Amino acid sequence: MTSIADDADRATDDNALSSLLRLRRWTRPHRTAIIVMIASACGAMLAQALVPLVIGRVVDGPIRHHDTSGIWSLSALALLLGVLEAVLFFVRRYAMSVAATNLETDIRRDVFAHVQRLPVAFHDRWPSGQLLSRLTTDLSTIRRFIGFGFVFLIANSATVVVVLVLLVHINLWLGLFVLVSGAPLAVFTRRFELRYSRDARRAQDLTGDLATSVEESVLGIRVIKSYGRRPQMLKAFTKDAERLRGAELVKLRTLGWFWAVLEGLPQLILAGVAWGGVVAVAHHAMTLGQLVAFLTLYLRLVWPIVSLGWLLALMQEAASAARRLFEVLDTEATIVDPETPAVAETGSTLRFENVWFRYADSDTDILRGIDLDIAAGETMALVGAVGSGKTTMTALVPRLYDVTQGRILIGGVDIRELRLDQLRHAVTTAFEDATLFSASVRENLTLGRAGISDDDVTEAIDVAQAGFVYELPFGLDTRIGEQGLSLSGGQRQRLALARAVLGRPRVLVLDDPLSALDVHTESQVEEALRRVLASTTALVVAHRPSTVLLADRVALLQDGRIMAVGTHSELLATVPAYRELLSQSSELEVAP
Ligand SMILES: Nc1ncnc2c1ncn2[C@@H]1O[C@H](COP(=O)(O)OP(=O)(O)OP(=O)(O)O)[C@@H](O)[C@H]1O
Repeated sequence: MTSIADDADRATDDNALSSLLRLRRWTRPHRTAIIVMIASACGAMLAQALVPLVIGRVVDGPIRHHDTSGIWSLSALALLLGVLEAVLFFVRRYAMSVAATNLETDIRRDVFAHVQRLPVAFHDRWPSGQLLSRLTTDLSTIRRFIGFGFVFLIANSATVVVVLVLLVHINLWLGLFVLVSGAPLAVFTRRFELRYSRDARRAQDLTGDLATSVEESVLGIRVIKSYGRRPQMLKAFTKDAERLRGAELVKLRTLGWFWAVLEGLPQLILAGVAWGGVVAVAHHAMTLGQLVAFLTLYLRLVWPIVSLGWLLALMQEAASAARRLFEVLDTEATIVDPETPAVAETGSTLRFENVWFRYADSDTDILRGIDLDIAAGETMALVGAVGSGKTTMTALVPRLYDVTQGRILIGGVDIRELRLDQLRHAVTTAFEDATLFSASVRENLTLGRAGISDDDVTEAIDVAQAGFVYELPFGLDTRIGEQGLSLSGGQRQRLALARAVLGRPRVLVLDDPLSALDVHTESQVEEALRRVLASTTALVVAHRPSTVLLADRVALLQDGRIMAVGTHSELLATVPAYRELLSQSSELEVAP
């Protein structure tokens, strides 16, 4: 399987600046704090840059003329500049902590909201670790850049310009020498940026792959342990970790070369400046104080230049992180509210009308012209071979996927004409894998839905025969573990069922709701379910005759079409394919 990191070379040609500029909409509300950060950082740098000029004055004044009285005012000025720098440093840190963390939270909230809006088809394609790393490490990288890198790129660039102007002002020729000999850095920097951008992107993508690996092995720990797959998993993980290590090393090597040049070149220029300065002083072209000021000032230039290495690296990483975020944000939410929703939906019939469906990354139609009518209050069992598309059909009703062709109607209204909250209020679903969240039992049941009373909750628990929740240490307030792992499969399934029947939806879609129940509990749940199904329109995927018996009629799904519809006994008597399917179940004898 190719990972997203294998495509890392794409999308790195965009200019880093244009990727970062796309973050503007989140920086706007924090504009004042960002301006304060930049102003205080520039002010602190300027205060620092002025100190050498004061030192030059000390050399040419009090020291040269042996005038100790003159030293006080210049010392006070140097002290003032030092205090000013410290105060501005504090202001910058304060503004930064407020702006950068708020900004990170805002972006994180928006990306998360968008990920929630994206259709299930998006999540089928994207490994969860990639989303995880984008919402965590990538966002931290962006925060570090905006709160620190961006501010210092501006402050350091301003310092370089101010110091160069001052150097030229102190001595034209030495100043020009510094300027010209530093020029190759610009070309070198550009090459570094391009290369580092690609290296950073690859490392970030591999971090996402590694997160996916960790997540899968944690979620699948039971399978891994029981099949003794630990060595294989460790081997696969080590391979991923090695790939990431390799990518990080490539990144560091690029940075290392750049850094070596950034450190080395200023030292070479310094040697030239020192030599030229001594010659100039010897020929009275400049004073000793001017040379001291020039050299001290020049040394102030070294740090902004050297720091340029990691500031640009941080900028490239942030640009690449921004691109990765925008890959998610630019994905359009295709399943959305209609522009003009149907005003009110009344009936609770469910109708599939010539429904075709094909998964986005597939070239075969799973459903090929489904026609099925379920009357109000009727329960329709859906039976079909493994992989025939039963789950797919149930997923179309709450619009987890949209039909490729045809339409689905509830109460005579095309479900695409209903607002999504309207639709998902009318239709509830219990899937085969009963997903529970790390929250209390009550929260897991209501999922924050409004208008659910305690009586509704009690009734749903009763229907799903999930009375075991009252025995938990804190009853309905007991927090159940991640994915409900602290509960048994049957308990999880009963809770998922209770969640689906809560609030008496008009249409209930159940995907093999009794698959993880023991025979005794199953008959209890069936009994209770029968009561709910009596007043609800339901589509129930069934693998066993006992589930089929809950339904008024049965639809047989074969080759992507509904091949037969009728009561269980009718189909049993007249459709050999149906008899064959159910005969694979040992429970056939319970059927009439
Ligand atoms: N997200 C997906 N992307 C691509 N193909 C998929 C996806 N989900 C399911 N399929 C394919 O669609 C077909 C129908 O799958 P589906 O899960 O709907 O069958 P099913 O009848 O519910 O099977 P089962 O009885 O095993 O639950 C299968 O061939 C499956 O491989």
